[in-house]
Amino acid sequence: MSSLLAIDVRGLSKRYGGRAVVDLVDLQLAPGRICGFLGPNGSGKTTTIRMLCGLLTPDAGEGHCLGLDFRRDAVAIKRQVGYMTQKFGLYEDLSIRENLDFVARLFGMPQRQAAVDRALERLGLASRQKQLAGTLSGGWKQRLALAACLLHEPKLLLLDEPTAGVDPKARRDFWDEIHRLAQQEGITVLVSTHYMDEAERCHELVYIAYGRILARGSEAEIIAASGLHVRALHGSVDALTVERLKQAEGVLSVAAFGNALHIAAQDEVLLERALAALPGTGTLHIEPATPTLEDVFISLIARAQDNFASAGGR
Ligand SMILES: Nc1ncnc2c1ncn2[C@@H]1O[C@H](COP(=O)(O)OP(=O)(O)OP(=O)(O)O)[C@@H](O)[C@H]1O
Repeated sequence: MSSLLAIDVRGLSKRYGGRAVVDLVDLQLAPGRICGFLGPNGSGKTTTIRMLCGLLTPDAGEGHCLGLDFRRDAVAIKRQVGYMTQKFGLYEDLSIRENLDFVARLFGMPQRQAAVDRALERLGLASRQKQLAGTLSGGWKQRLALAACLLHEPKLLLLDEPTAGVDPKARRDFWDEIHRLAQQEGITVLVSTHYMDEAERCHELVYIAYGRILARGSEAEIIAASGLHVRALHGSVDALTVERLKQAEGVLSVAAFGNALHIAAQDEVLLERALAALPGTGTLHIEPATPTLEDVFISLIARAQDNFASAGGR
């Protein structure tokens, strides 16, 4: 039976050289939603995305993408998916319009000119259509890459680190565009990113490490479910003390946030014990802090590393 969800897959798995790089991943995403896909380098995000859009054959898994069986109907799914990689290929010596026209030709699109016009209009590129792609800034190149992804009017966008290396203003504009596409056109978006400010702009998040999903939900849900206790420490702390704190029993992460250090732990008693053992506590100001997404993700990966090491890898 097909699903009302845009993405509804279970047990997605892929192994390379005997190593599970995507391990029994379940993903569900409703139409028109924006889901941030986060995780450390090499955690399996790209592999998952490539399996979803039919570019890579999974070893296991079943389910639906856009109501189609994601294994059996991979070709039909590809026609309705826009996939944008971090290293999008543009022809630098072709203009914006020529680049889009080239992509439209490549896909044998009917009414090519109208499709290119619409893509130019949709992403505010019409006034620059004659400009050579090679002369565009990173932000405009990325906008052009997104326009190319949208040429065939996809219902689902799979964006793999689309804003890597792009300045904050251009990233913000890009995200405004993503929200417009989701809100006004009902396009569903799965987007991988390493930026926490981008994670905060998603409707929901999935956090993956070692090929396994460790957390999912809205930002607030993930923070609440983490059960993490965080203290903000203000004052002068030397590098050796920071190192000792990191090694203290129960402490999952120690990270600088502006002028404060955030120390996170699952067990509040162990956290207090580690802080009480600090030298010169009289000169330090320590107060409870609300965990940030970054606190939660760093702590999740610390715990996953311990589990992975004790299981001897996979
Ligand atoms: N074709 C391949 N052959 C062997 N190993 C691979 C192949 N493709 C990916 N891997 C490995 O699978 C793991 C997951 O890679 P993947 O690119 O999916 O991670 P990622 O989460 O997208 O990482 P990043 O954030 O760095 O882009 C990595 O250890 C990678 O080296």
